[in-house]
Amino acid sequence: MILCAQRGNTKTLSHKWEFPGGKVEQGETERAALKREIEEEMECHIEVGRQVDHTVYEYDFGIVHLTTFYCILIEGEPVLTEHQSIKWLHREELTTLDWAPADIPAVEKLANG
Ligand SMILES: Nc1nc2c([nH]c(=O)n2[C@H]2C[C@H](O)[C@@H](COP(=O)(O)OP(=O)(O)OP(=O)(O)O)O2)c(=O)[nH]1
Repeated sequence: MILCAQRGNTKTLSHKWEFPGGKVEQGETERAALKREIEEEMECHIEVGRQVDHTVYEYDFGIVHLTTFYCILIEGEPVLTEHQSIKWLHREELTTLDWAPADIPAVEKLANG
């Protein structure tokens, strides 16, 4: 199943759903950034696997370069800290959520297997 997270109402893209993650810091690989963000934000440990997709989306607040990876939960359980809610969904259920626009291509790839 796939972990989906809903953004809070104090943020840009309020109430939109996204894949947990965050911004890559200087000198960091994308995979290391994802592992770090999940440890910080969800208080659990993951193994980052193969890339699902890469998209570039221009929002009114800026351009987001979004890379999405398959991950496996290896220790702990995701905890709700920064998000409004989190949900585990089967890939076929992903399209029922209101996703951030940058995520739509990745969601469609996952939904279509
Ligand atoms: N983590 C994550 N961010 C996403 C996704 N789709 C998408 O458009 N974004 C956007 C939201 C943010 O503008 C940016 C990620 O930055 P972030 O994780 O630090 O989010 P944030 O809102 O806390 O950052 P900020 O407002 O402080 O800039 O990418 C997604 O699936 N996952």
